[in-house]
Amino acid sequence: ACSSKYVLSQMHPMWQGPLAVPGGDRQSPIDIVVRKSVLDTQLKPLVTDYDPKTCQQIWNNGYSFLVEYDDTSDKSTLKGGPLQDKFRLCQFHFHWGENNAWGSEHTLDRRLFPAELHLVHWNSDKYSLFEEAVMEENGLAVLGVFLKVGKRHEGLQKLVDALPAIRHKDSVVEFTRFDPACLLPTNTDDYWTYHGSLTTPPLTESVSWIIMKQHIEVSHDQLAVFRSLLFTSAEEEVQKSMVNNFRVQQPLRGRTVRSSFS
Ligand SMILES: NS(=O)(=O)c1ccc(C(=O)NCc2ccc(F)cc2)cc1
Ligand SMILES: [Zn+2]
Repeated sequence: ACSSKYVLSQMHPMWQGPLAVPGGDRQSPIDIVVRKSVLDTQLKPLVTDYDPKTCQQIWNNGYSFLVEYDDTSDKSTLKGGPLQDKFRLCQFHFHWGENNAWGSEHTLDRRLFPAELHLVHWNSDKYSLFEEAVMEENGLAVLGVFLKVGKRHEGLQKLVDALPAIRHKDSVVEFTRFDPACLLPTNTDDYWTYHGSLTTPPLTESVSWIIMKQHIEVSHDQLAVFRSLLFTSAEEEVQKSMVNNFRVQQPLRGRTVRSSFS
């Protein structure tokens, strides 16, 4: 899948560094100023077509935990919305805080959410590998969904139950038949979209971001299990809780955020 070669050597938990990015004028995440977003009537509804049989494994990469999908064929795809091409799902992961006050990467009018889901896809109409697409302007599409604390999310529980097995960095377990569509809000027609970057190194500016207006709810206890994960591997003497794995917000640099709704 797309991120098994996830290189984290240059990254540590509190990585928020001023890592210079060549011509970094479309970095992510950003604050979405709702009243400054521009309605684009050309934006289509999103079309997701995910096959749970392509789910392969769940692992702790030392920054978040990733659920990885077999992206060797167009079995789990995203199209429509702002996208001209078909994009293949390769993984999804989350960002969260040490408490429920913060944790998301994007914000809505500066409003922070306790966590944010990212479903990562790459343009399989134009490229043949994630690693290729990640270097290209139109290479990636990431669906962002805000999480709020409330009722227990039944679909998420299967994933939460697998986390204790991957507490430490670089631990992997088999994880199959998980339909990521269960993590999407009921309304996927209302979203904001803008051109940005990966929010972790190499920060490449190859992402069409699609941020859902409607959040999903997870329980306090489910989020607490996210926080029981560790940044550190089993060998390290000092264990560090995997929390606050989000990047600080980046300047808009004149970009326009479009909305699919008014
Ligand atoms: N938070 S986010 O959704 O913006 C995000 C999504 C994917 C990746 C990733 O795959 N990195 C590893 C990577 C990057 C480039 C490569 F060429 C190979 C692996 C990083 C951040
Ligand atoms: Zn992410």
